[in-house]
Amino acid sequence: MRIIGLTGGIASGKTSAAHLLERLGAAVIDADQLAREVVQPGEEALAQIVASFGDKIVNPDGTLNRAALGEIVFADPAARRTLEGITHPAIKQRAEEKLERLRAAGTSTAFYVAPLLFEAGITSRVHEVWVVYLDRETQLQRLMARDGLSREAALSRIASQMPMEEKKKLGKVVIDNRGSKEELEAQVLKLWREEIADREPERE
Ligand SMILES: CC(C)(COP(=O)(O)OP(=O)(O)OC[C@H]1O[C@@H](n2cnc3c(N)ncnc32)[C@H](O)[C@@H]1O)[C@@H](O)C(=O)NCCC(=O)NCCS
Ligand SMILES: Nc1ncnc2c1ncn2[C@@H]1O[C@H](COP(=O)(O)OP(=O)(O)OP(=O)(O)O)[C@@H](O)[C@H]1O
Repeated sequence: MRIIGLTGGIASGKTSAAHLLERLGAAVIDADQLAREVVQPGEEALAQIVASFGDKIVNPDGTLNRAALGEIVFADPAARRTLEGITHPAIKQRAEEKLERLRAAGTSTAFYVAPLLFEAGITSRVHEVWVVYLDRETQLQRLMARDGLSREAALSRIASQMPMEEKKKLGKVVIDNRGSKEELEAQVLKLWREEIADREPERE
């Protein structure tokens, strides 16, 4: 099974591109979604996070207070490494379970959508990397609009990741998401035809 890593910076448009690919019939595994699953109440990772960061990052209903934890980890690399040390192994395990199920189902191509594909050193798990790229200003605007973050909070999240200009150089394919959603859709459709559909092995 061919696994394509789909990455980019925060709010670059990975999820938007992944939804378009899913509509075209692609199998997609989203690391951010797995990251939410592994910190659900009752999960070992949540207990470890509470043990590391204290009750201030738990809501009264026992769920993770994502905003409180985000505030800590995006301002403090050491805290972020502690969190990733807890979440990344759990995310990796779930991703592998899902990939195994897709293999068993005879899937020929799967996308693994991960914001930290390069930062977490997991490019070895995929066969090729596609990068969703946009300029810093557009990235800031979209992130602030989507998450209701202040400019400084948005900048601290962006600063916690590898610069977009670097990621852009590392992608086999670069999806330029500086334009409209329609332009993104046209690029994804073209890539689907050229890189996936026309190369799909004949199903025996
Ligand atoms: C810090 C947390 C609680 C903030 O939650 P919040 O709901 O505000 O953001 P959300 O989870 O939707 O992530 C939004 C974006 O933040 C960025 N981001 C998330 N975690 C990290 C990280 N460790 N380092 C850099 N950027 C990150 C990604 O671009 C992600 O798409 C959450 O992001 C988290 O648990 N992160 C640790 C798990 C992780 O590393 N996820 C990335 C999977 S590859
Ligand atoms: N071409 C576009 N034009 C305008 N808005 C866009 C475009 N592409 C994505 N968006 C919007 O920008 C925001 C970020 O997009 P999206 O959530 O897909 O990014 P992401 O890379 O998945 O983010 P994250 O790293 O946080 O998971 C969303 O609100 C989305 O609707």
